[in-house]
Amino acid sequence: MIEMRELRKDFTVRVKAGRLRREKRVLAAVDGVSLSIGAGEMVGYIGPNGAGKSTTLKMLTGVLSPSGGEVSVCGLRPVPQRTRLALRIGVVFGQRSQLWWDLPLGESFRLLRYVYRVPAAEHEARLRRCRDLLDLDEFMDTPVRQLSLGQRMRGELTAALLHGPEVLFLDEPTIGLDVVSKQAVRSFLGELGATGDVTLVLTTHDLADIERLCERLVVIDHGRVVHDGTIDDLHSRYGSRRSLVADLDTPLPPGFALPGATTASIEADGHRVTFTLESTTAGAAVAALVNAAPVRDLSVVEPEIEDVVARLYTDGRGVSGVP
Ligand SMILES: Nc1ncnc2c1ncn2[C@@H]1O[C@H](COP(=O)(O)OP(=O)(O)OP(=O)(O)O)[C@@H](O)[C@H]1O
Repeated sequence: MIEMRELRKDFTVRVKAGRLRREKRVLAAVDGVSLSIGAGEMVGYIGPNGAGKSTTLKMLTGVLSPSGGEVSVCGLRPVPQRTRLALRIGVVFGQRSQLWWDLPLGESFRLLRYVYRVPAAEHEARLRRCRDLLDLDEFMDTPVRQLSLGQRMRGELTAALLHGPEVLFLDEPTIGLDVVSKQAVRSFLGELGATGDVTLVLTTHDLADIERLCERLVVIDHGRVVHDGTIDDLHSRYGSRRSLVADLDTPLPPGFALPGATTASIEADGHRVTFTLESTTAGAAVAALVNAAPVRDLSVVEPEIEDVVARLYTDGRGVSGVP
């Protein structure tokens, strides 16, 4: 569905070179990205600020011409075949709107039906589904400029889907939204993805979006892919460990060691101890601890994707084994 081979985008930028002088320099915003995304996949495309995510999305949607390499979406070349591509993809860029600012939301949807020449029955069925799933009914008559960010984003998602695209590109779909709107957008996208009818590619800084929605995670940094795999792959590649947190009636004796685990922290005057499970299972660690100490409460904590990704951003450049 989406193919990128050694895709590049260079920008010529002017940088300061001395007090008054500025010189031109070439910045590789996307520096040889090769990816293949199949129909129905849900892919999270993440990376630190300036990594090249939006630039990639702009090349995939025909907004920017690549400086090198190859790209195809739905079998089309995005820039030369942009008009044909527009009928097959949907795009939601968090910062930009495809709605008519002065028109009521419902009017924008009606206009889009004519722009994309969607048969009335298809339009009506898709709109009905979006209205129900995204709770649009109460603001269909509100001018777009008066919508809150969360309401507008739900409108943007609907607008991107009314022509029945095969691929949906989302750039920061939950940025700035409150918790309730975030949940609404995520569960809507989750349902959409579960149908398998739409391929989803989304960039986000909110890793909960990724955990909730994406089976596949592509991480880029400095324009290059540094990880491509599942979230589980990411944890195992970076040695993420589960933790065992124990609340104790009395502190552990000095020098206490739990086989296969290390002691990560001791708090509350020794009444709370956190172990990192290195080479043991949670079951074995719990059994050993309950045998050895007066345990009041226990919990096993899964590794946080935030921690792994932060490590990847700060020191993981190019070490993931991605060829
Ligand atoms: N039109 C442009 N002219 C010059 N440089 C640009 C242009 N667009 C992007 N860049 C640079 O290319 C690099 C990648 O930018 P891009 O917007 O793709 O990053 P991003 O991963 O989307 O970042 P963010 O998470 O901050 O949105 C950055 O260094 C940016 O400054």
